[in-house]
Amino acid sequence: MLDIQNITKTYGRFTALGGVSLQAQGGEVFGLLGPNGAGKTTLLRILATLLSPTSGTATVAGHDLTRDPEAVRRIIGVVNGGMGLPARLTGREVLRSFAGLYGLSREHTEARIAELDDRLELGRTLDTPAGEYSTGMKQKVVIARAVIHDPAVLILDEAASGLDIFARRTLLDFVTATRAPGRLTVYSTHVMSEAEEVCDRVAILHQGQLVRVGSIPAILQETGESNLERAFFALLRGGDAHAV
Ligand SMILES: Nc1ncnc2c1ncn2[C@@H]1O[C@H](COP(=O)(O)OP(=O)(O)OP(=O)(O)O)[C@@H](O)[C@H]1O
Repeated sequence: MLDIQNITKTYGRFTALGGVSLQAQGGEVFGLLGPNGAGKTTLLRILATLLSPTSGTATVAGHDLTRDPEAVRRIIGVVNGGMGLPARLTGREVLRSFAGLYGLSREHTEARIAELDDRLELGRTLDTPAGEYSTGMKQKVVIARAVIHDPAVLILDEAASGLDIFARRTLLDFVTATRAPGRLTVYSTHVMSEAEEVCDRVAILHQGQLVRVGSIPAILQETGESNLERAFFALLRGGDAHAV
């Protein structure tokens, strides 16, 4: 479903990604973990076709990122920090307009909005203008917008950031509930407990290098630690930043 081969990204003389290769399968929630500046957003922006890699290749559901970005865009949904909503549109209007861009029929659109209302508890966001939203309301509509076309690959970059415990719970439950064969969610976070709850496998990124890729139980077993945060520090202390 996702095959990343030796992706690098440099900004001038600074290397944000120093040759990252990894694979993820349909049916997985795949975590991308790392501290601030690790390169998570850079990698996800490349996967979302918003940024070109300096070198390397990647395919998403068999579509090459650089050769066929349009095909990639059709099958992905993306949530990242920089996404705004038009202040005067209600959630329902935002979702209808995105559904239109993806060519969904009116009937399909309304059914999908009802389903997402149920799953994400959109509630009054649907009929309130986005300019009046709280952070949590905004993020719910941003997530609903990203999945309105039922994408095969969902890219969530720090999607829980800034959410209160209720909205965060809704998001984590949504990620878990939408796990399905043929679907991949890439979930980036620096909050290890979130990853522990929703991710099947994780990649740990540090200073643009992959430190580890594996299932959480495998990483805990390898490091002998009781939770992912401790395992993360153990791996970094071991100077393993070039191990993968
Ligand atoms: N346009 C840019 N020009 C120069 N350097 C950049 C640019 N974008 C990102 N970087 C640098 O690349 C590195 C990786 O940034 P990135 O945003 O991918 O990290 P991150 O893992 O997502 O961190 P965070 O959790 O803080 O969002 C950082 O050191 C950042 O300063």
